[in-house]
Amino acid sequence: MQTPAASLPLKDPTLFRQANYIDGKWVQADSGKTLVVGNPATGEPIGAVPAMGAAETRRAIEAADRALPSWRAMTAKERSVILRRLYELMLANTEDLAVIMTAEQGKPLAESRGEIAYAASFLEWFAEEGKRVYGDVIPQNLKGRRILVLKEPIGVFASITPWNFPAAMITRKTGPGWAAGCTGVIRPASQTPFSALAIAALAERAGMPPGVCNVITGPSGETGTELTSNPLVRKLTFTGSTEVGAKLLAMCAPTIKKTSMELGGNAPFIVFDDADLDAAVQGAIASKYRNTGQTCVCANRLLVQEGVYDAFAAKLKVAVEALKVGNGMEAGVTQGPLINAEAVAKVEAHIADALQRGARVVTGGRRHALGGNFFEPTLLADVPADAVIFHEETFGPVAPLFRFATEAEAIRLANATPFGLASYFYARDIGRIFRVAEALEYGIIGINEGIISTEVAPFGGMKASGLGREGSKYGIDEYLEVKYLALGGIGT
Ligand SMILES: NC(=O)C1=CN([C@@H]2O[C@H](COP(=O)(O)OP(=O)(O)OC[C@H]3O[C@@H](n4cnc5c(N)ncnc54)[C@H](OP(=O)(O)O)[C@@H]3O)[C@@H](O)[C@H]2O)C=CC1
Ligand SMILES: O=C(O)CCCC(=O)O
Repeated sequence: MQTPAASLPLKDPTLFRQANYIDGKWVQADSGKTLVVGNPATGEPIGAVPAMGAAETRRAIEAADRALPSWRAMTAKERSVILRRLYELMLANTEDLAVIMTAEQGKPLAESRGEIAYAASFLEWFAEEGKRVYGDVIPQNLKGRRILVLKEPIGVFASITPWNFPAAMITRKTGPGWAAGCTGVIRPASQTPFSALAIAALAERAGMPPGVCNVITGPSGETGTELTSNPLVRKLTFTGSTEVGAKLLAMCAPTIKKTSMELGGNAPFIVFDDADLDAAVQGAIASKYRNTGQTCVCANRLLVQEGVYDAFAAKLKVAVEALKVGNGMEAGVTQGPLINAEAVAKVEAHIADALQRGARVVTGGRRHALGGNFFEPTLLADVPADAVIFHEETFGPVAPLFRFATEAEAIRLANATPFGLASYFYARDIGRIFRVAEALEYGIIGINEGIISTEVAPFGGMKASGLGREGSKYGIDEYLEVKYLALGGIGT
């Protein structure tokens, strides 16, 4: 396929790569086969990427393994300089990276720009954290002995990421990995490979040595099997569905890889009687409709106390109706398309099920007049707790309201799910804030806050939402091994 970069308004068309990056070289699949990538807003193809198989994946892993000794031998400060350069290059190229992201993912340009800044922030953060990988000296347990603890890079990591955050999920994994002294193979989602390839092009410019950053694309079966079974890979880091995460965990078991799993959620968003309702509406819009509802931390169930239920529903209706649906490239659009037809069908099925069980549509509820993958921002009221939408992540622009009477009931409903990623509640009573925060079985709790994502705080879930934490001072531990030295013969 011809490079259609001319159809994307890029200042630097060389950021749009229809090739993979292995061992410092831009390459095609051995078979010459490619995967076409479409624009979810228009259905038009925007380009094609190599359909790599097991052999090329193995080559990428071996390149990472060869690059490992010299990368890990660099000082943290030397690695930090390169990460910092990549951070600056991402910011300097924000506009082009945002256009590429909106073309392949569909989110509004303003959100894409925000994601590029968010993605770059992980490189900046871990460029610094890499310098603070401290060891320990433990008081001796025997005379004449000393006990030291070293932290060392785990080795080659493999990263498998989803389509909903095509840049930030890459850097949230590679930032700490590279900073810790690891080298890696990045395998982005098939729907959104171009953002990852653009980051690789910038990593090359930033002076990343060959083999430290490798990006491969291709069918998940072949690439995934090699990444999870190759013994040279010591760490798998994944973001995506719980179903695939569980599969990958099992596939990593025979070679005992360390894993980080950032999986599905089913976030409750609780509004108590004492909440600031305007703030709660603002938070609900930010949390629920970010990326057209396609994030694992999006509010999935809005639990509203009976005293404020009608007032909250009325205010939220006004805010939902102010959202503007359209092609993310157009100014003023706040809601892009869903990623594909299956996503639209899932949203429709969740709404139909809720209505059939007695819920009512407050606003929206149908495919958008624009057609394709566009859906109306939707608000449902009086949804019963036996509805499918209560139990499954919708991953779409539907806010279902559930009514509750007491704090205990809210906590029980909120925790009645196998998932435990993000949760939110709005309240002002300080005693309630502590009681509820302590009772919620979630890795992330937004209290009077609808947006919780930041590079400085630990992101991750409990229960079926995954293993490990990303970002923050904790994120780098996922790429480190702890080594204990028992040093005898000291004398005293
Ligand atoms: N926690 C989160 O952030 C996310 C949660 N989800 C949830 O999952 C649902 C489905 O979304 P979907 O994109 O299909 O998520 P998946 O979990 O299927 O995909 C995530 C990543 O895993 C890859 N993958 C899929 N199957 C395998 C496999 N067998 N071996 C190796 N890699 C694999 C995908 O590749 P490929 O692109 O080639 O399929 C993609 O790169 C959503 O509706 C949502 O509920 C989805 C995305 C993110
Ligand atoms: O939805 C996801 O895949 C997680 C990323 C969301 C975020 O970092 O806010």
